[in-house]
Amino acid sequence: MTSRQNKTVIESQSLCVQIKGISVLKDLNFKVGKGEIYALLGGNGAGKSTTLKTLLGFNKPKSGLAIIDGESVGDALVSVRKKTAYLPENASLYPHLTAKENIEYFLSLADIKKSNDEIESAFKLVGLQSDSWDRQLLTYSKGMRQKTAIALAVLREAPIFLLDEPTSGLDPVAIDEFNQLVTELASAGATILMVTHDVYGACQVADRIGLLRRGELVGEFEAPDEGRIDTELVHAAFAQRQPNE
Ligand SMILES: Nc1ncnc2c1ncn2[C@@H]1O[C@H](COP(=O)(O)OP(=O)(O)OP(=O)(O)O)[C@@H](O)[C@H]1O
Repeated sequence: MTSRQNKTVIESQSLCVQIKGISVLKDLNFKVGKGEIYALLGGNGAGKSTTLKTLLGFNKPKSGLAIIDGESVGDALVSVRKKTAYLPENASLYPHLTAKENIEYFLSLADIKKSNDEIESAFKLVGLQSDSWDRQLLTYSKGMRQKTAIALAVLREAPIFLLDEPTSGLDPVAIDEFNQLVTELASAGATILMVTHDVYGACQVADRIGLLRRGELVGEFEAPDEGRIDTELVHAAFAQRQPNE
């Protein structure tokens, strides 16, 4: 299932990040290998979004390194962002444009040319029904907007996905479809880091889970070769909050 022996693509190396004088990430260390799905799990305010933003170069670490595909994010911002597809919690596409128009617009911004057939193939790959391709996104569900954003990432040939709470607000069918899609992307060699507070969802899809508490990694869990990470085990660790949390 996972490619544990594969090369490291995403690395948080002793990252310390301060925001307004407060330590939000404290010596955070984890690695994600090529083809792996890693879920960074934590409660509200644990530092999940801050971790993603730091890996994208929006936060400058006080110390430590954010490394993407062997390059320090701070030193290679343009190259890192080209390789990376970041999906915020609410996919940032234009509601008044159709799915196809959104894709064409964002590809043109990135100076990428794709044929209509290639765009339609990407829609099929992510499971977006053909009768919705020419509809404005304001008529889309969250799951459909997310599929459109993933189709864009596929067309950009971005091999690294950073996903912020990707399943929040999705119904169970859309969650299953999403899990299947990310599993297929990972099997095809994509590296996926998702942040979430959903223990069950993380256990369903992740090869490994890192448990984040107050900016520190307090545990890691790995799926067995032919199975899933034990939800109860992770839930018990997640629930061990500190008295003043
Ligand atoms: N711009 C900011 N100004 C002040 N504090 C901030 C800022 N950004 C983050 N923080 C603080 O840093 C901590 C971590 O925030 P972060 O958004 O990374 O957490 P999170 O794990 O993503 O939480 P949630 O699940 O609630 O989205 C929180 O205590 C938050 O209040």
